[in-house]
Amino acid sequence: DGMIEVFGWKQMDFYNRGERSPDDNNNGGVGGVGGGHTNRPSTGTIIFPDQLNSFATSGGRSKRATERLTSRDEPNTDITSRFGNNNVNASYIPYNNVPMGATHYKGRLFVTMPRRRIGIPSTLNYIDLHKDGKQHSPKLHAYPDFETNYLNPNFQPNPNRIVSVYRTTVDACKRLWFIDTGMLEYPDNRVQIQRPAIWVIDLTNDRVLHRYEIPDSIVSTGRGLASITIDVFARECNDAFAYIPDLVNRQLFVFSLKSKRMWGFSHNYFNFDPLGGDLNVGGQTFRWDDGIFSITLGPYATDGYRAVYFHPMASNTEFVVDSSVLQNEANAARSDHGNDFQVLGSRGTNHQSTMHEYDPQTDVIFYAEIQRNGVGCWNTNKPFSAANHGVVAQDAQRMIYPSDLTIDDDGNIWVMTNSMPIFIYSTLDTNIVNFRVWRQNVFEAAKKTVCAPA
Ligand SMILES: O=C(O)c1cc2cc(O)c(O)cc2[nH]1
Repeated sequence: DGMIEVFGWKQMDFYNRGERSPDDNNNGGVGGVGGGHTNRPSTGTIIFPDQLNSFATSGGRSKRATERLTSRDEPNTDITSRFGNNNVNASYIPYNNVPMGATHYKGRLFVTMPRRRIGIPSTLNYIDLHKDGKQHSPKLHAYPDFETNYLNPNFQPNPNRIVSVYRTTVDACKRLWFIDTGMLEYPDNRVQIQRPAIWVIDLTNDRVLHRYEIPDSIVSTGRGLASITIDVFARECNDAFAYIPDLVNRQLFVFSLKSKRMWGFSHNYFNFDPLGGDLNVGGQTFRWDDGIFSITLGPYATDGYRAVYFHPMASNTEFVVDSSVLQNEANAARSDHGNDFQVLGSRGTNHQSTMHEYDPQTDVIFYAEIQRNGVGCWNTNKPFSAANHGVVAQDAQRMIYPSDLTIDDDGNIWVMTNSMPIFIYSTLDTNIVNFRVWRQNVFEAAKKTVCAPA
């Protein structure tokens, strides 16, 4: 029965746009100035490379705009909003706020805003569904608070602050996990403010439980750490494993909460498919080479381990490995993984997927599919094949670029569609709805599709 539109925004807005920024001058309290899209305190200027500034003044599109592009090229390096605000120190530039992730837990919908442009007041946010759930375009609250999300204009590192988050997940122990990339991914000007870090927040009291800085021996920067999946048994919360796909370096990282150790696997199956990178989304034609992107977990087997499903984004193929392989750090050092990593098969042509998730009630994996502007599915009790890949929802106007798909404890699928390719390669029309959140119960979603449980 398709997906139900829950929220829609022309542009995102916040309860705290950064007007009252925390005072970094150790004067205590909340300093800063009041009113409008004010400048940040003049304690430092934001550094931009010359070409960005020249582009801003020239106002033209970069020469590259006509050449084929990859996800690494972002011709619209227009650092200033086309709509009014040309102050690079502005804390809130509406046009630049493109939401990426959506995760629901007990009345709060966590929405991420990765810092890929200037003017983003907070990168980790939530919508209070009890208070604001009836609005069509609710404002965002910073999570866990504005201070933790504050970006110091001097780009000073601060372990108590979050720089940029792509997606979040909630585990079986009521904890929110995410990766702070520590990086401002401004076009042609990536700035690594601080080490990328794995954060764990207790959702029963909003207190930070862990912040694990990812060592340089694992990754040099936080680029490409865009999602995280947690493997934990509810009764053994400290014995949790986090699986982290790196879409840029094409590695699968494993973090053990118990041992606080991290290791990484390399495998050809993490690479993008050269025949799967030509994309046409929202009227934009481009070529991306994003590798392993999303990881989801099947049910526990009798040995206490489970299937770990994964796929690169620029690909139509699904793969699987057993969690027992990933949890053994010694395996990461192997030059040959034998047959441990397996090909499941192809979902069909133009079935490139960002995020997917397994639902334990229906045994169905649901896929966010960017070329089909919608949601697909596969019932894991059936052979993996294009014929057994179903269509849950499709809408070429309203579901452009599903950037996240998550399933909550109540068996509801949540999808964010954010029109991202239009933002990157063209210009969003701020007079129409560009961002939407969708919801559907897993049984309703699978009904009338080839994925329907027997
Ligand atoms: O979440 C995504 O879609 C995403 C994150 C990310 C980071 C990055 O450095 C890229 O080059 C692409 C990209 N896509």
